[in-house]
Amino acid sequence: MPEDLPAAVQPLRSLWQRYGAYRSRFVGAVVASTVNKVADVVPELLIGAAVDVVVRGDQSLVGEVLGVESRFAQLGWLAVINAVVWIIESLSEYVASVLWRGLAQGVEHDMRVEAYDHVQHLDLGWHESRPAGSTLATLNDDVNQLERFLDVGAPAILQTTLNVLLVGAVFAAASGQLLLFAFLPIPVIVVGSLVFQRRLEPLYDRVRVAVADLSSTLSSNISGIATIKAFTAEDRERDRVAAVSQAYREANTAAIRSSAAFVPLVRVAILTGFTCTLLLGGWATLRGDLAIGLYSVLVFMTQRLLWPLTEVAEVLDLYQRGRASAARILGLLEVPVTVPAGSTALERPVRGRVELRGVRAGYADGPDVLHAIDMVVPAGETHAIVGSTGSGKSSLLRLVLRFDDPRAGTVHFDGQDVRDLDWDSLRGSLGYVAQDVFMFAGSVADNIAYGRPGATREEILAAAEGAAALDFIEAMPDGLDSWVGERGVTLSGGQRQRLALARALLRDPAVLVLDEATSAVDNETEAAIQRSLRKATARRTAIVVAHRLSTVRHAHRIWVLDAGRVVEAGTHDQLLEHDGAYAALWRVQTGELTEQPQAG
Ligand SMILES: Nc1ncnc2c1ncn2[C@@H]1O[C@H](COP(=O)(O)OP(=O)(O)OP(=O)(O)O)[C@@H](O)[C@H]1O
Repeated sequence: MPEDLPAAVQPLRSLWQRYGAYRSRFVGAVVASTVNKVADVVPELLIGAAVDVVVRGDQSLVGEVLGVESRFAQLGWLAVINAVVWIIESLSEYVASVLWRGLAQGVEHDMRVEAYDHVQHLDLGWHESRPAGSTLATLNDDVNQLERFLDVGAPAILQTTLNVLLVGAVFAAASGQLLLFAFLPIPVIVVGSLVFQRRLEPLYDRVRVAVADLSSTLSSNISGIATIKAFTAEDRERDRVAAVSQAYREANTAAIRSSAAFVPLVRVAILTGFTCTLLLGGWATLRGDLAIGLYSVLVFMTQRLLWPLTEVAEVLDLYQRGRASAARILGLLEVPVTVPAGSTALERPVRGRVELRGVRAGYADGPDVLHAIDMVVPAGETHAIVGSTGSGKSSLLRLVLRFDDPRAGTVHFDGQDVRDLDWDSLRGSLGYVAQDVFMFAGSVADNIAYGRPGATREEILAAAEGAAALDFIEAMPDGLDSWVGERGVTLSGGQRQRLALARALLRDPAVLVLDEATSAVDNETEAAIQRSLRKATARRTAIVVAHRLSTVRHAHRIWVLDAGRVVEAGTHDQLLEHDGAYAALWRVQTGELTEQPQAG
């Protein structure tokens, strides 16, 4: 089927084009393997030559070529040649394996880093639309699989091909009829391989889907271990993992069963070829049409030619998996970056004016979650965004950070459309604290300095103080050098938030973007943070999402969102006077409007 050809050929061809730097190493590896294979075949010829010496004496081929009469001397020469060939064979094998392995490791490394780098530039929406386990499976398993193919599969394909060619040449020189019989099995094996390859392809696709499923389930369960324990869901989760693992096992078993069925077929073909050489060659020798030495060479050669073909199934397996893996990695590399950086650099110093004009936004194919948003945050002012849960506050912040682009309208930063700005100008000017803050495994200092790796200890301490984090950091056993576990598990929610705030402040950004940055701290700590923040935001813009209205009552302007629309905007006093949604919310939070007395 010609239309199948490009898909079958493309991934490896693309690899060849993409990794041009490795071509000379590839050629070197092919040359070393070729030398090795030739040297590998020579001892068999030497066996024939030795038999020839013993049988024909001074008329032997060796005697004639070397001009040596004594059989003892002739055998001595053969031994010397054998030793030299052995040295060449050993050396070339060493060089070939070093080159193939180096090539495989090099491509593996480059590909993994390139794929990872591409993935981290893909927009958040892409990451949110697929399970992290599936991306991980490509970055890990597929890259490893490709390495195995380059390390083991590719040299095996080359060696089998060389084998066929070299042995074919010896047979062709000896007898056309024997060539025909010994090679008879090869087309059967090749056609069989192609048929099997077709059958295996969908089976390997199933294996892949199953393995991605398995790693997604495992990684999501390990992340959610506390929830599993809290809900005593261990047994249920074990069964779920067992089911996914079973699906993987079944997919693998189906693939292995098919590929293993290939070996008996190859064996029958080999038996036919070997029997033909043994019988027909023997009869020809008895009739005197074939030299005894040559007959013994051919019998050995048939073995050498045909037995490696039993591994064709395994090599095919590697090839098939390697090709599929290459296709997936290349597919990942081809996913377009839908939120690409612009090229305009902001004029310095950055002022920090943010403006949204007629913005409409939503996620993937879902409905709009923000409608006709017009909002101006002048440089240096603190603006708050409030509203009920799900009203679109975080979505709005995502647009300012340009995690997503709006469906309509524009977001401007210092008068420039954010789509035109380079990342350094835009995100480099923003200090962001997300709703669910993320800590990396490392020290407290590393985590605070994440956005400014070169910061001094004094600067880190100052930022920690600004986030009211100094007290608890100093109370930790190693202070700034205390270890923060993966995802910050060794810290309380409020501590994590304060470190995240310190991290944002250390960047000294023109605009602070805080998404419920103090929701997890107690009132007293919050008051301390507010005092620090008031200092920190005196000379910069701040956009603050908050549920606790007391934290934003001093904002220059408060925007009230409801179902993705701005329904009110003004200062705290103006909004209270207006007596709308904000005033109602305020009354609830300050206890002025308690429908029922609190129990207990
Ligand atoms: N990554 C996402 N993919 C799809 N839909 C999303 C995504 N994030 C948010 N939404 C949807 O967008 C709407 C607004 O969500 P958003 O997180 O902006 O609200 P919010 O006002 O910040 O809520 P909260 O106060 O609970 O944090 C919701 O309906 C939500 O389901």
